[in-house]
Amino acid sequence: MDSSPISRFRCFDPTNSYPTTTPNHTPIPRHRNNYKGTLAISVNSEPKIVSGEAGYVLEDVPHFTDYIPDLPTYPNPLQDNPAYSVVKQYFVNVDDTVAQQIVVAKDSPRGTHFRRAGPRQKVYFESEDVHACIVTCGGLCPGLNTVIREIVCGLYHMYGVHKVLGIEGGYRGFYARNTIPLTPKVVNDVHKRGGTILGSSRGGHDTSKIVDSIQDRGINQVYIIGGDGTQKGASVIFEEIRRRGLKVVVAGIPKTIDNDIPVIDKSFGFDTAVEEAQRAINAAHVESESFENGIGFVKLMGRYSGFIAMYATLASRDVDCCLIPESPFYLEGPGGLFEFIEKRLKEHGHMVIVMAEGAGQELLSESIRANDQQDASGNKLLNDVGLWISQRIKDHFKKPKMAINLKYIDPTYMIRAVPSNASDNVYCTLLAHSAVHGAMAGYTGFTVGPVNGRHAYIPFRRVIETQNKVVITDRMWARLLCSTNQPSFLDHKDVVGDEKEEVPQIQSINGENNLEARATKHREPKDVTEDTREEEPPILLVNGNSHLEAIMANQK
Ligand SMILES: Nc1ncnc2c1ncn2[C@@H]1O[C@H](COP(=O)(O)OP(=O)(O)OP(=O)(O)O)[C@@H](O)[C@H]1O
Ligand SMILES: O=P(O)(O)OC[C@H]1O[C@](O)(CO)[C@@H](O)[C@@H]1O
Ligand SMILES: [Mg+2]
Repeated sequence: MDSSPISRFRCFDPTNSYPTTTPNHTPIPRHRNNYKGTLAISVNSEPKIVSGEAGYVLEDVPHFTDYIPDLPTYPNPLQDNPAYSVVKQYFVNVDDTVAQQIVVAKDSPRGTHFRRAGPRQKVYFESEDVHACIVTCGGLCPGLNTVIREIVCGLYHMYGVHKVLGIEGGYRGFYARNTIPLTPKVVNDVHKRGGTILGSSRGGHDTSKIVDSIQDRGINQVYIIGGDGTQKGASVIFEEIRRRGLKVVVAGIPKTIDNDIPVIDKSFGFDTAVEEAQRAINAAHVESESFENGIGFVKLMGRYSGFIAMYATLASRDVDCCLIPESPFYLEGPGGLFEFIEKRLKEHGHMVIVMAEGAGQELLSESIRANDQQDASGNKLLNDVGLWISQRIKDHFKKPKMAINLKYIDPTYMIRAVPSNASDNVYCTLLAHSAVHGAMAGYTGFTVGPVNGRHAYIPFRRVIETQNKVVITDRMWARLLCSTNQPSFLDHKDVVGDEKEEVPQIQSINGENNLEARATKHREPKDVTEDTREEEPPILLVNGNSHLEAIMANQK
Protein backbone atom coordinates (compact mmCIF):
# COMPACT_ATOMS: atom_id res chain seq x y z
CA MET A 1 0.00 0.00 0.00
CA ASP A 2 1.21 3.46 -0.82
CA SER A 3 1.85 5.15 2.47
CA SER A 4 2.66 8.59 1.14
CA PRO A 5 0.76 11.16 3.19
CA ILE A 6 -0.80 12.73 0.13
CA SER A 7 -2.38 9.59 -1.23
CA ARG A 8 -3.85 8.85 2.16
CA PHE A 9 -5.89 11.99 2.08
CA ARG A 10 -6.64 11.50 -1.56
CA CYS A 11 -5.17 14.35 -3.45
CA PHE A 12 -7.54 13.53 -6.26
CA ASP A 13 -6.42 14.21 -9.81
CA PRO A 14 -9.18 13.45 -12.28
CA THR A 15 -6.72 13.40 -15.15
CA ASN A 16 -4.44 10.63 -13.98
CA SER A 17 -5.65 8.32 -11.31
CA TYR A 18 -9.39 8.19 -11.78
CA PRO A 19 -10.22 8.52 -15.46
CA THR A 20 -13.94 8.31 -16.04
CA THR A 21 -13.87 6.05 -19.08
CA THR A 22 -11.09 3.51 -18.62
CA PRO A 23 -11.86 -0.14 -18.08
CA ASN A 24 -10.30 0.01 -14.60
CA HIS A 25 -12.77 2.59 -13.51
CA THR A 26 -12.35 3.76 -9.95
CA PRO A 27 -15.20 5.74 -8.44
CA ILE A 28 -14.61 9.42 -7.94
CA PRO A 29 -14.30 10.10 -4.22
CA ARG A 30 -17.30 11.87 -2.77
CA HIS A 31 -15.77 13.21 0.36
CA ARG A 32 -13.31 15.82 -0.86
CA ASN A 33 -13.44 18.97 1.17
CA ASN A 34 -15.81 21.46 -0.37
CA TYR A 35 -16.75 18.96 -2.99
CA LYS A 36 -20.46 18.39 -3.20
CA GLY A 37 -20.28 14.63 -3.50
CA THR A 38 -22.76 14.09 -6.30
CA LEU A 39 -21.64 15.20 -9.72
CA ALA A 40 -24.54 17.52 -10.23
CA ILE A 41 -23.95 20.99 -11.56
CA SER A 42 -22.93 23.19 -8.67
CA VAL A 43 -23.08 26.96 -8.96
CA ASN A 44 -20.93 27.73 -5.95
CA SER A 45 -17.27 27.74 -6.62
CA GLU A 46 -15.89 27.29 -3.16
CA PRO A 47 -12.18 26.93 -2.52
CA LYS A 48 -10.98 23.35 -2.98
CA ILE A 49 -8.83 22.79 0.04
CA VAL A 50 -7.45 19.41 1.04
CA SER A 51 -5.69 19.02 4.37
CA GLY A 52 -3.24 16.32 5.27
CA GLU A 53 -0.81 15.20 7.85
CA ALA A 54 1.84 17.41 9.34
CA GLY A 55 0.01 20.57 8.41
CA TYR A 56 -0.07 19.79 4.69
CA VAL A 57 -2.64 21.87 2.79
CA LEU A 58 -3.43 21.61 -0.93
CA GLU A 59 -5.15 24.66 -2.37
CA ASP A 60 -6.47 22.97 -5.47
CA VAL A 61 -7.90 24.49 -8.65
CA PRO A 62 -11.33 23.79 -10.14
CA HIS A 63 -11.82 20.99 -12.66
CA PHE A 64 -14.62 20.24 -15.14
CA THR A 65 -15.57 17.21 -13.09
CA ASP A 66 -16.49 19.51 -10.21
CA TYR A 67 -19.55 20.67 -12.07
CA ILE A 68 -20.09 18.58 -15.22
CA PRO A 69 -20.98 14.90 -14.80
CA ASP A 70 -19.84 11.94 -16.90
CA LEU A 71 -17.29 13.60 -19.11
CA PRO A 72 -15.30 11.26 -21.32
CA THR A 73 -11.50 11.36 -21.23
CA TYR A 74 -8.97 10.59 -23.96
CA PRO A 75 -5.35 9.47 -23.98
CA ASN A 76 -2.99 12.43 -24.12
CA PRO A 77 -1.75 12.75 -27.73
CA LEU A 78 1.68 13.61 -26.34
CA GLN A 79 2.28 9.96 -25.59
CA ASP A 80 2.70 9.38 -29.34
CA ASN A 81 4.75 12.52 -29.91
CA PRO A 82 8.33 11.49 -30.74
CA ALA A 83 9.70 14.59 -29.00
CA TYR A 84 8.17 13.63 -25.68
CA SER A 85 7.89 9.86 -25.77
CA VAL A 86 11.59 9.49 -24.97
CA VAL A 87 11.32 11.72 -21.93
CA LYS A 88 10.97 9.54 -18.87
CA GLN A 89 8.08 10.45 -16.63
CA TYR A 90 6.98 13.27 -18.88
CA PHE A 91 3.50 13.10 -17.42
CA VAL A 92 2.99 14.70 -14.08
CA ASN A 93 2.47 12.36 -11.17
CA VAL A 94 -0.95 12.23 -9.64
CA ASP A 95 0.33 13.27 -6.24
CA ASP A 96 2.69 16.02 -7.34
CA THR A 97 2.11 19.29 -5.59
CA VAL A 98 4.36 22.30 -5.15
CA ALA A 99 5.17 23.70 -1.72
CA GLN A 100 4.72 27.42 -1.19
CA GLN A 101 6.97 27.54 1.83
CA ILE A 102 10.33 25.91 1.28
CA VAL A 103 12.29 27.38 4.14
CA VAL A 104 11.07 25.33 7.07
CA ALA A 105 12.15 24.31 10.52
CA LYS A 106 12.23 20.71 11.70
CA ASP A 107 8.83 20.84 13.34
CA SER A 108 7.09 23.47 11.29
CA PRO A 109 3.90 22.53 9.41
CA ARG A 110 4.26 21.57 5.75
CA GLY A 111 1.98 24.44 4.80
CA THR A 112 0.26 25.40 1.57
CA HIS A 113 0.79 23.50 -1.68
CA PHE A 114 -0.47 23.95 -5.21
CA ARG A 115 -1.14 21.38 -7.91
CA ARG A 116 1.93 20.89 -10.06
CA ALA A 117 1.53 22.06 -13.65
CA GLY A 118 2.26 19.84 -16.62
CA PRO A 119 0.76 17.25 -18.97
CA ARG A 120 -1.58 14.56 -17.67
CA GLN A 121 -2.08 11.05 -19.05
CA LYS A 122 -5.72 11.75 -19.79
CA VAL A 123 -7.19 14.81 -21.43
CA TYR A 124 -10.75 16.09 -21.50
CA PHE A 125 -10.77 17.29 -25.11
CA GLU A 126 -10.37 15.61 -28.46
CA SER A 127 -7.95 17.71 -30.49
CA GLU A 128 -10.42 18.49 -33.27
CA ASP A 129 -13.03 19.66 -30.76
CA VAL A 130 -10.84 22.33 -29.19
CA HIS A 131 -11.62 25.92 -30.11
CA ALA A 132 -9.25 28.15 -28.18
CA CYS A 133 -8.93 31.91 -27.89
CA ILE A 134 -6.27 34.23 -26.48
CA VAL A 135 -6.69 37.75 -25.12
CA THR A 136 -4.19 40.23 -23.69
CA CYS A 137 -5.36 42.94 -21.23
CA GLY A 138 -3.88 45.82 -19.21
CA GLY A 139 -0.52 47.54 -19.76
CA LEU A 140 2.25 46.21 -21.96
CA CYS A 141 4.97 43.90 -20.77
CA PRO A 142 7.94 42.28 -22.55
CA GLY A 143 7.07 38.70 -23.52
CA LEU A 144 3.36 39.07 -24.31
CA ASN A 145 3.96 38.00 -27.90
CA THR A 146 6.08 35.06 -26.81
CA VAL A 147 3.27 33.77 -24.60
CA ILE A 148 0.79 34.17 -27.47
CA ARG A 149 3.17 32.37 -29.83
CA GLU A 150 3.78 29.50 -27.48
CA ILE A 151 0.10 28.95 -26.67
CA VAL A 152 -0.60 28.71 -30.40
CA CYS A 153 2.41 26.49 -31.16
CA GLY A 154 1.87 24.39 -28.02
CA LEU A 155 -1.74 23.70 -28.96
CA TYR A 156 -0.82 22.91 -32.58
CA HIS A 157 2.32 20.87 -32.10
CA MET A 158 1.68 19.10 -28.81
CA TYR A 159 -2.07 18.55 -29.00
CA GLY A 160 -2.96 18.80 -32.69
CA VAL A 161 -5.35 21.69 -32.05
CA HIS A 162 -5.92 23.83 -35.13
CA LYS A 163 -8.61 26.30 -34.09
CA VAL A 164 -7.11 29.23 -32.18
CA LEU A 165 -8.52 32.75 -32.27
CA GLY A 166 -6.92 36.00 -31.15
CA ILE A 167 -9.29 38.43 -29.44
CA GLU A 168 -8.34 41.98 -30.37
CA GLY A 169 -7.95 44.85 -27.93
CA GLY A 170 -8.43 43.28 -24.49
CA TYR A 171 -11.67 42.24 -22.80
CA ARG A 172 -13.87 44.56 -24.81
CA GLY A 173 -12.64 42.81 -27.97
CA PHE A 174 -14.84 39.81 -27.09
CA TYR A 175 -17.93 41.78 -27.96
CA ALA A 176 -16.73 44.85 -29.86
CA ARG A 177 -13.97 43.72 -32.23
CA ASN A 178 -13.16 41.14 -34.86
CA THR A 179 -11.12 38.07 -34.10
CA ILE A 180 -7.82 37.03 -35.69
CA PRO A 181 -7.18 33.38 -36.64
CA LEU A 182 -3.85 32.39 -35.12
CA THR A 183 -1.64 29.70 -36.65
CA PRO A 184 2.03 28.83 -36.07
CA LYS A 185 2.76 30.66 -39.33
CA VAL A 186 1.01 33.85 -38.19
CA VAL A 187 2.86 33.91 -34.87
CA ASN A 188 6.18 32.57 -36.13
CA ASP A 189 8.40 35.55 -35.37
CA VAL A 190 6.21 37.66 -33.09
CA HIS A 191 8.39 36.93 -30.06
CA LYS A 192 10.98 39.25 -31.57
CA ARG A 193 8.63 42.21 -31.24
CA GLY A 194 7.59 44.22 -28.21
CA GLY A 195 3.95 44.88 -27.32
CA THR A 196 1.14 42.49 -28.16
CA ILE A 197 0.05 41.56 -31.67
CA LEU A 198 -3.50 41.32 -30.33
CA GLY A 199 -3.62 44.81 -28.84
CA SER A 200 -4.74 45.52 -25.28
CA SER A 201 -6.99 47.85 -23.31
CA ARG A 202 -8.10 48.85 -19.85
CA GLY A 203 -11.76 48.80 -18.76
CA GLY A 204 -14.51 47.26 -20.89
CA HIS A 205 -15.03 44.16 -18.78
CA ASP A 206 -18.68 43.24 -19.34
CA THR A 207 -18.98 39.71 -17.99
CA SER A 208 -22.24 38.64 -19.63
CA LYS A 209 -21.29 40.05 -23.00
CA ILE A 210 -17.91 38.32 -22.82
CA VAL A 211 -19.37 34.94 -21.83
CA ASP A 212 -22.14 35.30 -24.44
CA SER A 213 -19.45 35.87 -27.04
CA ILE A 214 -17.49 32.82 -25.85
CA GLN A 215 -20.64 30.72 -26.02
CA ASP A 216 -21.78 32.08 -29.40
CA ARG A 217 -18.41 31.43 -30.99
CA GLY A 218 -18.21 27.92 -29.58
CA ILE A 219 -14.95 28.68 -27.78
CA ASN A 220 -14.01 26.08 -25.16
CA GLN A 221 -10.54 27.20 -24.01
CA VAL A 222 -9.96 30.83 -23.01
CA TYR A 223 -6.38 31.94 -22.35
CA ILE A 224 -6.26 35.30 -20.59
CA ILE A 225 -2.94 37.11 -20.28
CA GLY A 226 -2.81 40.05 -17.91
CA GLY A 227 -2.09 41.56 -14.52
CA ASP A 228 -4.00 41.64 -11.24
CA GLY A 229 -7.01 43.42 -12.76
CA THR A 230 -7.09 40.97 -15.66
CA GLN A 231 -6.95 37.97 -13.33
CA LYS A 232 -9.88 39.45 -11.34
CA GLY A 233 -11.77 39.73 -14.63
CA ALA A 234 -10.81 36.13 -15.53
CA SER A 235 -12.08 34.93 -12.18
CA VAL A 236 -15.47 36.55 -12.78
CA ILE A 237 -15.64 35.04 -16.28
CA PHE A 238 -14.84 31.62 -14.83
CA GLU A 239 -17.62 31.94 -12.25
CA GLU A 240 -20.13 32.89 -14.91
CA ILE A 241 -19.02 30.01 -17.16
CA ARG A 242 -19.35 27.63 -14.27
CA ARG A 243 -22.76 29.05 -13.38
CA ARG A 244 -23.89 28.37 -16.95
CA GLY A 245 -22.42 24.85 -16.71
CA LEU A 246 -20.24 25.30 -19.80
CA LYS A 247 -17.35 23.01 -20.66
CA VAL A 248 -15.04 25.96 -21.17
CA VAL A 249 -11.60 26.32 -19.59
CA VAL A 250 -10.54 29.72 -18.24
CA ALA A 251 -6.75 29.82 -17.85
CA GLY A 252 -4.89 32.91 -16.64
CA ILE A 253 -1.29 33.72 -17.50
CA PRO A 254 0.00 36.37 -15.08
CA LYS A 255 1.51 39.45 -16.66
CA THR A 256 2.75 42.53 -14.91
CA ILE A 257 5.81 44.64 -15.32
CA ASP A 258 5.49 45.73 -11.69
CA ASN A 259 5.87 42.15 -10.41
CA ASP A 260 2.96 42.79 -8.08
CA ILE A 261 1.22 39.41 -8.51
CA PRO A 262 1.54 37.35 -5.33
CA VAL A 263 2.41 33.67 -4.89
CA ILE A 264 4.42 33.29 -8.12
CA ASP A 265 8.19 33.72 -8.02
CA LYS A 266 8.19 36.61 -10.47
CA SER A 267 6.27 37.74 -13.49
CA PHE A 268 7.48 37.40 -17.06
CA GLY A 269 9.09 40.44 -18.62
CA PHE A 270 10.37 41.61 -15.26
CA ASP A 271 13.97 40.59 -15.97
CA THR A 272 13.83 42.25 -19.38
CA ALA A 273 12.49 45.46 -17.83
CA VAL A 274 15.22 45.48 -15.18
CA GLU A 275 17.82 44.94 -17.91
CA GLU A 276 16.41 47.73 -20.05
CA ALA A 277 16.37 50.05 -17.03
CA GLN A 278 20.15 49.63 -16.83
CA ARG A 279 20.50 51.66 -20.01
CA ALA A 280 18.74 54.60 -18.41
CA ILE A 281 20.71 54.25 -15.17
CA ASN A 282 23.97 54.06 -17.12
CA ALA A 283 23.04 57.23 -18.98
CA ALA A 284 22.17 58.92 -15.69
CA HIS A 285 25.52 57.86 -14.28
CA VAL A 286 27.50 59.09 -17.28
CA GLU A 287 25.68 62.43 -17.24
CA SER A 288 26.10 62.91 -13.51
CA GLU A 289 29.79 62.00 -13.53
CA SER A 290 30.54 64.48 -16.27
CA PHE A 291 29.28 67.62 -14.53
CA GLU A 292 30.06 69.25 -11.23
CA ASN A 293 27.55 68.15 -8.60
CA GLY A 294 25.81 66.11 -11.24
CA ILE A 295 22.61 64.30 -10.31
CA GLY A 296 21.13 61.65 -12.61
CA PHE A 297 17.50 61.09 -11.70
CA VAL A 298 15.71 58.07 -13.23
CA LYS A 299 12.02 57.35 -12.85
CA LEU A 300 10.93 53.75 -13.36
CA MET A 301 7.59 51.95 -13.31
CA GLY A 302 6.10 50.58 -10.14
CA ARG A 303 2.69 51.83 -9.15
CA TYR A 304 2.44 50.19 -5.73
CA SER A 305 5.44 47.86 -5.79
CA GLY A 306 9.05 48.98 -6.12
CA PHE A 307 10.53 45.75 -7.47
CA ILE A 308 11.80 47.18 -10.75
CA ALA A 309 13.50 50.09 -8.99
CA MET A 310 14.96 47.79 -6.33
CA TYR A 311 16.32 45.21 -8.78
CA ALA A 312 17.54 47.81 -11.25
CA THR A 313 19.40 49.50 -8.40
CA LEU A 314 20.90 46.26 -7.14
CA ALA A 315 21.97 45.27 -10.65
CA SER A 316 23.58 48.60 -11.43
CA ARG A 317 25.71 49.41 -8.35
CA ASP A 318 25.93 52.98 -9.63
CA VAL A 319 22.82 54.08 -7.77
CA ASP A 320 23.17 56.17 -4.61
CA CYS A 321 19.52 56.27 -3.62
CA CYS A 322 16.48 54.16 -4.47
CA LEU A 323 13.01 55.41 -3.61
CA ILE A 324 10.07 52.99 -3.66
CA PRO A 325 6.42 53.20 -2.60
CA GLU A 326 6.91 50.75 0.26
CA SER A 327 9.56 52.87 1.97
CA PRO A 328 8.33 56.34 2.94
CA PHE A 329 10.74 59.26 2.83
CA TYR A 330 10.73 62.99 3.31
CA LEU A 331 12.62 65.85 1.74
CA GLU A 332 13.61 68.53 4.23
CA GLY A 333 15.45 68.53 7.55
CA PRO A 334 17.75 66.11 9.31
CA GLY A 335 17.65 62.61 7.82
CA GLY A 336 15.73 63.84 4.76
CA LEU A 337 16.50 63.42 1.07
CA PHE A 338 17.98 66.91 0.58
CA GLU A 339 20.44 66.42 3.41
CA PHE A 340 21.52 63.07 1.97
CA ILE A 341 21.98 64.53 -1.51
CA GLU A 342 24.17 67.29 -0.14
CA LYS A 343 26.27 64.78 1.79
CA ARG A 344 26.70 62.43 -1.16
CA LEU A 345 27.59 65.26 -3.56
CA LYS A 346 30.21 66.53 -1.13
CA GLU A 347 31.68 63.03 -0.85
CA HIS A 348 31.54 61.88 -4.49
CA GLY A 349 30.83 64.95 -6.58
CA HIS A 350 27.92 63.25 -8.31
CA MET A 351 25.05 60.85 -7.61
CA VAL A 352 22.31 58.74 -9.20
CA ILE A 353 18.76 58.52 -7.82
CA VAL A 354 16.29 55.86 -8.97
CA MET A 355 12.66 56.31 -8.14
CA ALA A 356 9.58 54.14 -8.68
CA GLU A 357 6.64 56.12 -10.01
CA GLY A 358 4.49 55.29 -6.97
CA ALA A 359 7.05 56.52 -4.41
CA GLY A 360 6.45 59.77 -2.57
CA GLN A 361 2.94 60.25 -3.97
CA GLU A 362 1.77 61.41 -0.53
CA LEU A 363 4.38 64.21 -0.53
CA LEU A 364 3.13 65.39 -3.86
CA SER A 365 -0.51 65.34 -2.86
CA GLU A 366 0.32 67.34 0.27
CA SER A 367 1.72 70.08 -1.90
CA ILE A 368 -0.65 70.10 -4.86
CA ARG A 369 -4.33 69.28 -5.15
CA ALA A 370 -4.79 65.53 -4.88
CA ASN A 371 -5.37 63.78 -8.15
CA ASP A 372 -8.30 61.45 -7.72
CA GLN A 373 -8.59 60.53 -11.37
CA GLN A 374 -8.71 56.90 -12.42
CA ASP A 375 -7.96 55.01 -15.60
CA ALA A 376 -10.64 53.00 -17.41
CA SER A 377 -9.96 49.98 -15.19
CA GLY A 378 -10.36 51.97 -11.99
CA ASN A 379 -6.64 52.23 -11.21
CA LYS A 380 -5.64 55.51 -9.58
CA LEU A 381 -3.79 57.78 -11.99
CA LEU A 382 -0.49 58.85 -10.48
CA ASN A 383 1.02 62.30 -10.55
CA ASP A 384 4.48 62.58 -12.09
CA VAL A 385 6.33 62.54 -8.83
CA GLY A 386 9.75 62.22 -10.48
CA LEU A 387 9.42 65.48 -12.32
CA TRP A 388 8.07 67.18 -9.19
CA ILE A 389 10.86 65.98 -6.90
CA SER A 390 13.50 66.87 -9.50
CA GLN A 391 12.15 70.40 -9.48
CA ARG A 392 12.11 70.47 -5.67
CA ILE A 393 15.76 69.35 -5.61
CA LYS A 394 16.69 72.08 -8.09
CA ASP A 395 14.82 74.70 -6.07
CA HIS A 396 16.40 73.57 -2.81
CA PHE A 397 19.97 73.78 -4.07
CA LYS A 398 19.37 77.04 -5.93
CA LYS A 399 18.97 78.95 -2.69
CA PRO A 400 22.13 78.95 -0.62
CA LYS A 401 25.21 77.10 -1.55
CA MET A 402 25.60 74.40 -4.18
CA ALA A 403 25.11 74.69 -7.90
CA ILE A 404 23.86 71.32 -9.06
CA ASN A 405 23.36 69.76 -12.50
CA LEU A 406 20.31 67.54 -12.49
CA LYS A 407 19.32 65.42 -15.50
CA TYR A 408 15.89 63.81 -15.34
CA ILE A 409 15.44 60.60 -17.33
CA ASP A 410 12.02 59.01 -17.71
CA PRO A 411 12.33 55.67 -19.54
CA THR A 412 9.09 54.24 -18.08
CA TYR A 413 7.41 53.15 -21.32
CA MET A 414 10.71 52.18 -22.94
CA ILE A 415 11.35 49.43 -20.41
CA ARG A 416 8.02 47.74 -20.99
CA ALA A 417 7.76 48.18 -24.76
CA VAL A 418 10.90 46.20 -25.64
CA PRO A 419 10.85 42.55 -26.76
CA SER A 420 11.59 40.01 -24.05
CA ASN A 421 15.15 38.85 -23.49
CA ALA A 422 16.32 35.26 -23.92
CA SER A 423 15.59 34.14 -20.38
CA ASP A 424 12.12 35.69 -20.38
CA ASN A 425 11.43 33.97 -23.71
CA VAL A 426 12.12 30.59 -22.14
CA TYR A 427 10.04 31.52 -19.11
CA CYS A 428 7.12 32.62 -21.33
CA THR A 429 7.33 29.32 -23.21
CA LEU A 430 7.02 27.34 -20.00
CA LEU A 431 4.09 29.46 -18.81
CA ALA A 432 2.24 29.02 -22.10
CA HIS A 433 2.84 25.27 -22.21
CA SER A 434 1.82 24.82 -18.59
CA ALA A 435 -1.42 26.67 -19.32
CA VAL A 436 -2.10 24.51 -22.39
CA HIS A 437 -1.44 21.26 -20.49
CA GLY A 438 -3.75 22.36 -17.68
CA ALA A 439 -6.53 23.34 -20.08
CA MET A 440 -6.32 20.08 -22.04
CA ALA A 441 -6.48 18.20 -18.74
CA GLY A 442 -9.76 19.92 -17.85
CA TYR A 443 -8.46 22.21 -15.13
CA THR A 444 -10.01 25.64 -15.14
CA GLY A 445 -10.21 28.80 -13.03
CA PHE A 446 -6.46 28.84 -12.55
CA THR A 447 -3.48 31.08 -12.99
CA VAL A 448 -0.26 29.35 -13.93
CA GLY A 449 3.13 30.31 -12.56
CA PRO A 450 6.32 29.16 -10.90
CA VAL A 451 6.28 28.70 -7.13
CA ASN A 452 9.79 28.17 -5.85
CA GLY A 453 10.90 27.30 -9.36
CA ARG A 454 8.20 24.69 -10.10
CA HIS A 455 5.25 25.58 -12.27
CA ALA A 456 1.91 25.21 -10.53
CA TYR A 457 -1.82 25.80 -11.04
CA ILE A 458 -2.94 28.43 -8.56
CA PRO A 459 -6.59 29.26 -7.86
CA PHE A 460 -7.53 32.76 -9.06
CA ARG A 461 -8.53 33.65 -5.51
CA ARG A 462 -4.94 33.38 -4.34
CA VAL A 463 -3.50 35.74 -6.94
CA ILE A 464 -6.16 38.43 -6.71
CA GLU A 465 -6.60 38.74 -2.96
CA THR A 466 -3.43 40.70 -2.35
CA GLN A 467 -0.55 42.45 -4.12
CA ASN A 468 3.09 41.49 -4.04
CA LYS A 469 5.17 44.25 -2.45
CA VAL A 470 8.76 44.81 -1.49
CA VAL A 471 9.07 43.94 2.19
CA ILE A 472 11.48 46.48 3.57
CA THR A 473 12.26 44.29 6.55
CA ASP A 474 13.44 41.45 4.30
CA ARG A 475 17.01 40.76 3.34
CA MET A 476 16.69 41.97 -0.25
CA TRP A 477 15.96 45.53 0.85
CA ALA A 478 18.81 45.27 3.36
CA ARG A 479 21.09 44.26 0.48
CA LEU A 480 19.98 47.32 -1.41
CA LEU A 481 20.59 49.60 1.57
CA CYS A 482 23.99 48.03 1.90
CA SER A 483 24.71 48.77 -1.75
CA THR A 484 23.52 52.38 -1.78
CA ASN A 485 24.17 53.19 1.86
CA GLN A 486 21.21 55.52 1.80
CA PRO A 487 19.42 56.55 5.00
CA SER A 488 16.20 54.93 6.17
CA PHE A 489 14.33 58.25 5.73
CA LEU A 490 12.28 57.50 8.78
CA ASP A 491 10.81 60.70 10.06
CA HIS A 492 12.85 62.33 12.83
CA LYS A 493 9.93 62.35 15.25
CA ASP A 494 9.26 58.67 14.51
CA VAL A 495 12.93 57.96 14.95
CA VAL A 496 13.32 59.69 18.32
CA GLY A 497 9.75 59.25 19.53
CA ASP A 498 8.65 60.19 23.00
CA GLU A 499 11.86 60.03 24.99
CA LYS A 500 10.03 58.65 27.99
CA GLU A 501 8.92 55.66 25.99
CA GLU A 502 10.99 52.52 25.81
CA VAL A 503 12.98 52.27 22.58
CA PRO A 504 11.13 49.72 20.45
CA GLN A 505 12.83 46.53 19.28
CA ILE A 506 14.44 46.57 15.90
CA GLN A 507 12.69 44.55 13.23
CA SER A 508 14.44 41.26 12.70
CA ILE A 509 14.96 40.06 9.18
CA ASN A 510 13.10 36.86 8.58
CA GLY A 511 14.36 35.14 5.49
CA GLU A 512 14.93 35.84 1.86
CA ASN A 513 12.55 37.83 -0.22
CA ASN A 514 12.48 35.69 -3.35
CA LEU A 515 9.85 37.90 -4.93
CA GLU A 516 6.96 36.16 -3.26
CA ALA A 517 4.19 38.01 -1.52
CA ARG A 518 5.26 38.41 2.02
CA ALA A 519 3.62 41.61 3.11
CA THR A 520 2.34 40.27 6.39
CA LYS A 521 -0.31 42.92 6.74
CA HIS A 522 -2.02 41.53 3.63
CA ARG A 523 -2.02 37.94 4.79
CA GLU A 524 -5.08 36.21 6.09
CA PRO A 525 -5.07 35.63 9.84
CA LYS A 526 -5.25 31.91 9.03
CA ASP A 527 -1.99 32.08 7.08
CA VAL A 528 -0.30 34.06 9.76
CA THR A 529 -1.15 31.60 12.49
CA GLU A 530 -0.37 28.63 10.27
CA ASP A 531 3.04 29.93 9.45
CA THR A 532 4.68 30.64 12.74
CA ARG A 533 7.86 31.82 11.05
CA GLU A 534 6.15 34.90 9.69
CA GLU A 535 4.95 36.64 12.77
CA GLU A 536 3.36 40.06 12.74
CA PRO A 537 6.40 42.30 12.57
CA PRO A 538 7.26 44.41 15.59
CA ILE A 539 7.53 48.17 15.13
CA LEU A 540 10.14 49.05 12.60
CA LEU A 541 13.53 49.94 13.91
CA VAL A 542 14.15 53.28 15.05
CA ASN A 543 17.13 54.74 16.72
CA GLY A 544 18.45 57.50 14.56
CA ASN A 545 20.88 55.25 12.67
CA SER A 546 20.46 54.36 9.06
CA HIS A 547 18.10 51.46 8.52
CA LEU A 548 21.02 49.25 7.61
CA GLU A 549 23.14 50.23 10.60
CA ALA A 550 20.25 49.44 12.87
CA ILE A 551 19.76 46.04 11.28
CA MET A 552 23.45 45.27 11.63
CA ALA A 553 23.40 46.44 15.24
CA ASN A 554 20.53 44.08 15.93
CA GLN A 555 22.40 41.15 14.43
CA LYS A 556 25.47 41.59 16.57
N1 LIG B 1 -12.35 43.71 -10.36
C1 LIG B 1 -12.43 43.49 -11.67
N2 LIG B 1 -13.45 42.74 -12.18
C2 LIG B 1 -13.53 42.52 -13.51
N3 LIG B 1 -12.66 42.99 -14.41
C3 LIG B 1 -11.65 43.74 -13.97
C4 LIG B 1 -11.47 44.02 -12.58
N4 LIG B 1 -10.37 44.80 -12.44
C5 LIG B 1 -9.88 44.99 -13.69
N5 LIG B 1 -10.65 44.35 -14.60
C6 LIG B 1 -10.43 44.34 -16.06
O1 LIG B 1 -9.16 43.77 -16.35
C7 LIG B 1 -8.55 44.46 -17.43
C8 LIG B 1 -7.15 44.87 -17.07
O2 LIG B 1 -7.10 45.51 -15.79
P1 LIG B 1 -6.01 46.63 -15.45
O3 LIG B 1 -6.11 47.75 -16.43
O4 LIG B 1 -6.13 46.94 -14.02
O5 LIG B 1 -4.62 45.96 -15.81
P2 LIG B 1 -3.88 44.73 -15.16
O6 LIG B 1 -4.44 43.48 -15.69
O7 LIG B 1 -3.90 44.88 -13.67
O8 LIG B 1 -2.44 44.89 -15.77
P3 LIG B 1 -1.29 45.94 -15.35
O9 LIG B 1 -1.71 46.61 -14.07
O10 LIG B 1 -0.09 45.10 -15.19
O11 LIG B 1 -1.19 46.87 -16.47
C9 LIG B 1 -9.44 45.64 -17.76
O12 LIG B 1 -10.10 45.36 -18.97
C10 LIG B 1 -10.39 45.75 -16.59
O13 LIG B 1 -11.67 46.17 -16.98
O1 LIG C 1 -0.06 54.37 -18.92
P1 LIG C 1 -0.67 53.06 -18.78
O2 LIG C 1 -0.70 52.25 -20.02
O3 LIG C 1 -2.00 53.07 -18.10
O4 LIG C 1 0.28 52.19 -17.84
C1 LIG C 1 0.89 52.68 -16.70
C2 LIG C 1 0.89 51.67 -15.60
O5 LIG C 1 0.99 50.35 -16.05
C3 LIG C 1 1.98 49.65 -15.31
O6 LIG C 1 3.05 49.45 -16.15
C4 LIG C 1 1.51 48.28 -14.87
O7 LIG C 1 0.53 48.36 -13.92
C5 LIG C 1 2.32 50.56 -14.13
O8 LIG C 1 3.63 50.44 -13.70
C6 LIG C 1 1.99 51.91 -14.68
O9 LIG C 1 1.59 52.79 -13.68
MG1 LIG D 1 -2.63 46.00 -12.34
